[in-house]
Amino acid sequence: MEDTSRSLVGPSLWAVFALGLLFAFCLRRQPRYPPGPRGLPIVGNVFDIPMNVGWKVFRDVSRCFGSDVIHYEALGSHLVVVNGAKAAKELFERRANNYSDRKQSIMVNELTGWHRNWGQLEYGDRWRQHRRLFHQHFRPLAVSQYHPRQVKGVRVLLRALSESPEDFQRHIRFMAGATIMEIVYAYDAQPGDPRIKLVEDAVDTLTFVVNAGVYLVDVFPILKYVPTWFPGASFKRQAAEWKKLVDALYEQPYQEFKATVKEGIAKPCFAATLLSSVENDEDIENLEELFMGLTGTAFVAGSDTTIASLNVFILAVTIFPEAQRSAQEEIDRVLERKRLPTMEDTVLLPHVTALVHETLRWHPPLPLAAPHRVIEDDEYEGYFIPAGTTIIGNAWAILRDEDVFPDGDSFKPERWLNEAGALRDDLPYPMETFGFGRRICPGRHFANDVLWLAIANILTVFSIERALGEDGQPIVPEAKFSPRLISKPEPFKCAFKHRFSGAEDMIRLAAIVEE
Ligand code: HEM
Repeated sequence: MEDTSRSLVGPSLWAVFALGLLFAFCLRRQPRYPPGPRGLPIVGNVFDIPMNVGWKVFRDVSRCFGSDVIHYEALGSHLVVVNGAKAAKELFERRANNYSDRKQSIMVNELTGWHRNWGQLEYGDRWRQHRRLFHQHFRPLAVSQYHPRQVKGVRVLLRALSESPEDFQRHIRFMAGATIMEIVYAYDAQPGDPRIKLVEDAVDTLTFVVNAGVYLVDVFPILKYVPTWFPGASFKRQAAEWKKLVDALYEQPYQEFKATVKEGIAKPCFAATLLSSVENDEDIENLEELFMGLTGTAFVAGSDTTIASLNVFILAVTIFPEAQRSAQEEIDRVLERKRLPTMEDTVLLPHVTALVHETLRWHPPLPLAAPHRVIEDDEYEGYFIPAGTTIIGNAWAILRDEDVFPDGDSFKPERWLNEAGALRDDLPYPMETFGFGRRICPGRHFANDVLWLAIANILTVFSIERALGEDGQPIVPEAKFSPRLISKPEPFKCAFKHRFSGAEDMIRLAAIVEE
């Protein structure tokens, strides 16, 4: 009898205890986080955090709660999304010491070998050392040394567009890759170059691994010790495959360049300047990791983003063809159809600059920039932001703020110009496209120049028009973009038409001069 009652009381006591725990969990005093969706018990907002087109979802949630700063919590991890310029300035710039770190991922950095991507480094001395050296070679005064190579890339692009315009996406990809490879390693790449293919394949692994979301090994780090043959360890086998590519990306072009130094035939480039700053071979060995990180990361960070931006420009003017007209009139007035533009013409061609600004605003290639990590507990406008929070600046939402950019969904380069046709000085450059605070893209001056040159040169000789469908009617492409990290236009069709009778000759001659 006694025994039975004990066995009955036992489970019910446990039930009361469990209920009490759940009750206490629900009633626990939550710090006052920024507003956000309510979430479920225990798992929190796991199902609320968007996997696709996050920039739009976050903007809508932020409007719904009437707050530029919104908060999510999933399985104990915090995410804060900043959707307004004022809050972004306050947190990422004024409190930069606390908002410039990056979260470390075992899958990305350790297992797949992306630790050499210095853009992923923790905020600290190693990151500072990389950033300082990189900045020396890509700051505004330094990038002018790259203009001749950028011009060459663009002139070769014009010829390719003239010969096979339907392949414009492939030509842009080659131009962006070849330009960076020549600046960094003095490569003179040709279309189909296996060295470019190698680095592109490696860069794809980063896009894949980041897009895949959270790997279990990042939640339970102990899993990194699981042997590759173990059932369920496919992530380790995949990571090992990818690592071979990633290692090759960083090591192969760098070692090939170093060999040219030994032979005494090295040409000037970023790698050459880095190596020449070191006194002897022993120092070079010690600095090898640093140099490989700096050179390889230039390609990783700079190619896909530039490719995406140029495709955004072409898509935008195909949808809004009128947007190119005033820039073309200006180009014709200044250059009289006698020559192609160079960087020296920027002051004379503000309509082209307005097109570059509008391209960067209309669809940033990284609409959510890159996530930062908060180092210490903080408070913003009475809301608690805990240490370790992942914090995202929603560049896309900031650049569609209707108060600053009315009718933001439309592509309107004229919004950047005043009545006299000069650039407005009350509308700042769309900096958010390049990220935030101390982590802001150090390649932005280089990227801006290549975009300017490409857009100015293309519009001098081509009109970008809508392709005709089988029924002979113009096809209006949709403004559709890939939904994750690097967001590029989905494949679309357009037509490149020579603008005047001498355009083809001008293109051919310019390409010959550059070769
Ligand atoms: C249109 C072209 C480009 C866009 C839109 C772009 C955008 C960005 C963004 C959003 C970030 C993250 C900033 C943050 O964390 O807040 C970034 C970082 C970075 N970008 Fe770019 N980028 C472009 C071109 C380039 C080029 C051409 C290079 C190199 C030559 C480059 C090198 C880097 C590096 C090294 C970082 C990491 C910086 C750090 O963590 O301190 N980018 N970029």
